[in-house]
Amino acid sequence: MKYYSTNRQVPEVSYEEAIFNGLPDDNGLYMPETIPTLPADFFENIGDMKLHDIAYEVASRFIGEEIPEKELRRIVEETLSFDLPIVEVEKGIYSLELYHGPTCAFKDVGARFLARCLSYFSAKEGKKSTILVATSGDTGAAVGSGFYGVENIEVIILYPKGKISKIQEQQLTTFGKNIQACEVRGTFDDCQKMVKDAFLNKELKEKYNLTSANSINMARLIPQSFYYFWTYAMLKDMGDLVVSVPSGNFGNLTAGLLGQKMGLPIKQFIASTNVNDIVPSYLTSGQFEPRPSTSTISNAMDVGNPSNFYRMKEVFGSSWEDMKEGVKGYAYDDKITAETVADIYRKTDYLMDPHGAVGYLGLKEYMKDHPNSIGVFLETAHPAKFGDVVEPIIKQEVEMPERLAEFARRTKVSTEIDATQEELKKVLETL
Ligand SMILES: Cc1ncc(COP(=O)(O)O)c(C=O)c1O
Ligand SMILES: N[C@@H](CCOP(=O)(O)O)C(=O)O
Repeated sequence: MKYYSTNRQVPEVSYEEAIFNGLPDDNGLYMPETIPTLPADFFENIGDMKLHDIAYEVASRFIGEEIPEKELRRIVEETLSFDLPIVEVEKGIYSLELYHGPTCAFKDVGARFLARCLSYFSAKEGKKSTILVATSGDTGAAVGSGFYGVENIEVIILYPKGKISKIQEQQLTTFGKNIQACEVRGTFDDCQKMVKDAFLNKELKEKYNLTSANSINMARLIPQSFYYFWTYAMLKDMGDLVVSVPSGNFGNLTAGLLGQKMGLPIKQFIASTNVNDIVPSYLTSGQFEPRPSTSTISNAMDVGNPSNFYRMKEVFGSSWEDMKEGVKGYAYDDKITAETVADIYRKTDYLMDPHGAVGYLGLKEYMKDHPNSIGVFLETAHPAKFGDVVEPIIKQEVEMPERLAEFARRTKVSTEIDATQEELKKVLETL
């Protein structure tokens, strides 16, 4: 499979080149030259298939011969070494819990797959790389965990100072070894811009062999589609599936749309956001207007310039009319998000994190007019990651999984920097 840039100013590249480049030199985003489709009998039999086999079938269509079957099966199995439970919260409303991995957020799936693909190619060719990653809270930890101790790879995590939860900060800043954290005086969008600017600086890119572990990297996106197939496999006999994705940078939703293009029968996707509603506004107005982000209690979705928007545009052939049919968008403020966490916990005993609650709200809104659908919202992080927000809402302590508590006991190490290329260069020089 070849990958092209959405800006179409650079030649197509292989999967290996796409994942090492991260970002094409023309500042576009890589997309597969064609979105592969899966045959009808795959969907007929999917209910009897194992998660690893489903994931392998999907991944192999994007990667082709570049990773041999045996290796790709190993990568998929190691990536998905934890459960993806689907829990009925109310009649016909399901939560797809994506937080059972090592860092308690859905990012574990993408980060573990990317780490293993890069390691496969690095080991073959002895390549050294530096991973630059911008995070609004969860990606950083998942990438740190995925690459911890991996030979030939250095990781630099950029996160916005004072804008992530306490336990998220503990996770990012306490790995040590080949994982370094930088606390940036700015927003997530500033961090993302620093990463993108570094990629566009040829000298820096070549000197440090920079690559990206954000969802701008195709190897993050492909595995994020696995769990949409899994959801269909589990619920396919129940009715028309609608899926609500709590969104910020829109990598997760784009992965779902890729799955749908491959033939996955999901009837409707819903983009649910906090007040950083750049995409829901676009769906209403046809104008894409990035703006500085606002801090919210669903902090990992505080994104003012969602990078995967341009991939979504490609999926819909740049047609606003088609995108607003294919994706319904809703946005919610912190007040209703907090009330929903409390209300659903009181009524059903199910505790959502603030991101999942935004997803739940979008799903319920859509289902008012489509009551016979089967609704799924993505529960993208464990509520204990946002204990500082969730505990006052439910007036109760949230039990912390041991793998999170372990991070809480460690000592934070980070370098505080301004949101400039000069500061980032100084950090790179220490490698
Ligand atoms: C918990 C959580 N939910 C939702 C999102 C939004 O996902 P995406 O950026 O893929 O839209 C993020 C961050 O990416 C997150 O960490
Ligand atoms: N919400 C993310 C932001 C980065 O997203 P990515 O999926 O584009 O890497 C985070 O938690 O860091």
